[in-house]
Amino acid sequence: MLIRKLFKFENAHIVRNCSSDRCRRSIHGHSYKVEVLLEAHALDQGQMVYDFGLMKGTIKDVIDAFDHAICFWDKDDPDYIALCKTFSARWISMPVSPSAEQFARLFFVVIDALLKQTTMANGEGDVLLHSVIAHETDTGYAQAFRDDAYNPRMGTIALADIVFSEQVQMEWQDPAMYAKLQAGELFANPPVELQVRP
Ligand SMILES: Nc1nc2c(c(=O)[nH]1)N=C([C@H](O)[C@H](O)COP(=O)(O)OP(=O)(O)OP(=O)(O)O)CN2
Repeated sequence: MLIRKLFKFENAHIVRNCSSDRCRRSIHGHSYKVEVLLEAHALDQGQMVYDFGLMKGTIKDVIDAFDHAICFWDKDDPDYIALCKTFSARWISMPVSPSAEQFARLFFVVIDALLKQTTMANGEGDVLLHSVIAHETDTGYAQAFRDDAYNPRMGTIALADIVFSEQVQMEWQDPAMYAKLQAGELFANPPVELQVRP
């Protein structure tokens, strides 16, 4: 079974080398919608694949990091990168260009790591990230599956190569969240007290 949670953020970028002229050499923004799809073949004690509320912790924080932020490819012109950092408190440096395709892949890699490092507390079974859909506009989206996220032919995305500005990190529920993720620390879901025994 699949479940889906929708997130939204507003973001500015340039996508270098693409065919659309407006896109490749002018800073522009999009109202992104990101769909996170989880898959499981058993249900938790609440008879859910994974409580939607649990997705409003670290997963939401990582996606919300991109809200009101500028993203740039770390291979872009150093002058442009320096200006982004100087004039925007909220920025994210990415190891890949910020196309819809790469947003979907990048979110897959980060959310996959978050889920793997989350200690389940309500009998969740085999919850796995199925795919991530990044809608750039109302009419265009990219969907990344596991094979895409870790496909080196599409560019390697390592956690350590995604850099969030200090302001972005400060606004997280836990400002040390990304450092903990990279260090392999576990994130504990809150314990659940059963009211009804099956
Ligand atoms: N495969 C992709 N194609 C394009 C991407 C992308 O990320 N992946 N990105 C862009 C631009 O960022 C552009 O702003 C969005 O393109 P487009 O859909 O053409 O935008 P419109 O606002 O013109 O959309 P309409 O709904 O068709 O009016 C370009 N391509």
